[in-house]
Amino acid sequence: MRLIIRDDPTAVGSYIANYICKRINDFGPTAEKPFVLGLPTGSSPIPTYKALIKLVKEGKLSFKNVVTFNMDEYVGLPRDHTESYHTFMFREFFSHSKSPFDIPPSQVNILDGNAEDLIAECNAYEKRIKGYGGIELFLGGIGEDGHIAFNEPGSSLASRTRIKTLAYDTILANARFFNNDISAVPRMALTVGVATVLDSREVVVVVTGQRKALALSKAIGTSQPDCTSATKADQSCFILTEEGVNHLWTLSALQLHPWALIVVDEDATAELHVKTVKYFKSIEFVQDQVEKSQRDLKARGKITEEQVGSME
Ligand SMILES: N[C@@H]1[C@@H](O)[C@H](O)[C@@H](COP(=O)(O)O)O[C@@H]1O
Repeated sequence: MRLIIRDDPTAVGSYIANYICKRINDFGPTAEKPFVLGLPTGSSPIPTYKALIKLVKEGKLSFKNVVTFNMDEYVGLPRDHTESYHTFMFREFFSHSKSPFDIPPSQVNILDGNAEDLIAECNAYEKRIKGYGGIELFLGGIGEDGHIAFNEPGSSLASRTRIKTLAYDTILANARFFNNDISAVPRMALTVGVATVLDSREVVVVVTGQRKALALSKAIGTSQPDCTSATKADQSCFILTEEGVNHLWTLSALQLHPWALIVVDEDATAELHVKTVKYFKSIEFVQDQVEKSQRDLKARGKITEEQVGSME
């Protein structure tokens, strides 16, 4: 798992948008082989959506051959309600990427929280994802209790798309979108499962703000004192320890994924030890050096484009 730290939510959004843009363009999607992208709602991904819209408008990115699957949707909230995730996605994203880079609505998949048979709706969603050959990149957000999509604490790490009762903390947290009227927040949602997310070839998660700091530390872990060893006596006396994978912090399941990236702002790192933050920053520093040297080698004709990819 990699952790990328940026100064603020805008810089996080810009990093993720450029990352997704590169992935889609490198993939070279066609009508026959579209890029399948998982998407979240919430306030955290809004800067990413803004940055993606900008890239589309600048002609650097097209969603013409991208198929999207959203993470979740409330149960029983009318589709055209201002706070339904359908409305959110079109308001914050899909309606902005106008023609000629428009995403055809037939390529947008969002769970129907008003379906007559909710279980059948969830099963069909999983089937549709499989029908496209799986999700290439799942962009996710998290709740303050560390839930990914609506996989509340205690969710099975083997869970798939299903109906989920919301935790009271989530209802409280989301009341801000319903004029702070707790009674107006739906009690249930349809959500992709933890295993649905883990099945994706790549997972990128956005975590911003101090209120997510504890959840981030539970998923990533912190550095711990370890002065027991004599050989370490003159060193910093700290080792990096990840907290284990734990269904009470479902984001931590990303530790099981071979290609996971969490992009956070400085505020979200508040519960991490300085050493942990420095460690992840040093990894990014080394990675930047590797990429720079690859670009130099390529510019000097020493390696080919394919070799650059294979060295990533
Ligand atoms: N089900 C959604 C999650 O998918 C989202 O990640 C979370 C975070 O919202 P925000 O980014 O507004 O904190 O909100 C809801 O709980």
